[in-house]
Amino acid sequence: MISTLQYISQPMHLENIQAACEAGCRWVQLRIKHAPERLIASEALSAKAICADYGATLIINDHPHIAKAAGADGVHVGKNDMTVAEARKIMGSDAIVGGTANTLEDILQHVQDGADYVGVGPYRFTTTKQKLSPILGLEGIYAIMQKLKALDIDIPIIAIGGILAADVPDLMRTGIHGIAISGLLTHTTDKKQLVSSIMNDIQLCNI
Ligand SMILES: Cc1ncc(COP(=O)(O)OP(=O)(O)O)c(N)n1
Ligand SMILES: Cc1ncsc1CCOP(=O)(O)O
Ligand SMILES: [Mg+2]
Repeated sequence: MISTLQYISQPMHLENIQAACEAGCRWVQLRIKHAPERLIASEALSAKAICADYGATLIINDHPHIAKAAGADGVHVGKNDMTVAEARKIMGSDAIVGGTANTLEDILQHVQDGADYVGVGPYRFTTTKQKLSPILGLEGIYAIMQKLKALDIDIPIIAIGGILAADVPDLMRTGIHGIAISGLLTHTTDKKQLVSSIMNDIQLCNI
C-alpha cells in the first residue's frame, strides 16, 4: 500500500526522519543530493533502523543499489536517473519503485515500466529542488488526473513540490492518491499537529 503522506528528507537527514516518524509519518524518502555514495549508503542503513522502529516504509532517492543493500522498501527515480524498468531489475519484484513525472506521457512510460506510484510535480515553485520542471499548479495536476481517468489508468499519483497544508483539500479533490512534502515538515515546529491535520484532510477527501 502506498502511503498518502510521504516525507522527503533534508539535512540533518536522520534527525529529520526520526522527527517525521515521531510525528506520525509512516513513509519516508531518504533524499541526499551531492554526497559520496558511501555516505548515502551509511545514512540509508541508519534510516532503515529508524523506520523499522516505527514501522515506516523507507524509500531511497536515486540509488537502487544502495536501497537494495540497505534493505530499504524501495527506490524513487526521476528523469535524470535510471528508468523505472532498470530500477525494478535491480530491486526485484517485491520492492516499491516510484518514478517522477511532469507530463501525462511521463506517467504512461512509468506505468509501462512497472512503477508502483508516480510523483507528479512540481505543484508550485520550491527551493528544495534545483532545475525544476515546469510548474503544474492545481490546473495542471487536475488536467493530468482527468486524462488518466479517461484512459482508465489507475496508478497512485503523489503530488509534490512546494505543497503547504492549506493546499491539501483542493489537491486531493483532483483525484490524486496523496502528497509528498519536504520543506513544510522539516521546518515546522509542531510536526505532530501538522501531520495529523494533513492526514485528517486527506481522509476527509477520501470519504
Ligand atoms: C515522490 C517523489 N516525486 C518526485 C521526486 C523527484 O525525483 P527526481 O525528479 O529524480 O528529483 P530528485 O528528487 O532526485 O532531485 C521525488 N524525489 N519523490
Ligand atoms: C524532490 C522534488 N521534486 C519535485 S519538487 C521536489 C521538492 C519537494 O520539496 P518541498 O515540499 O520542500 O517543495
Ligand atoms: Mg532523482
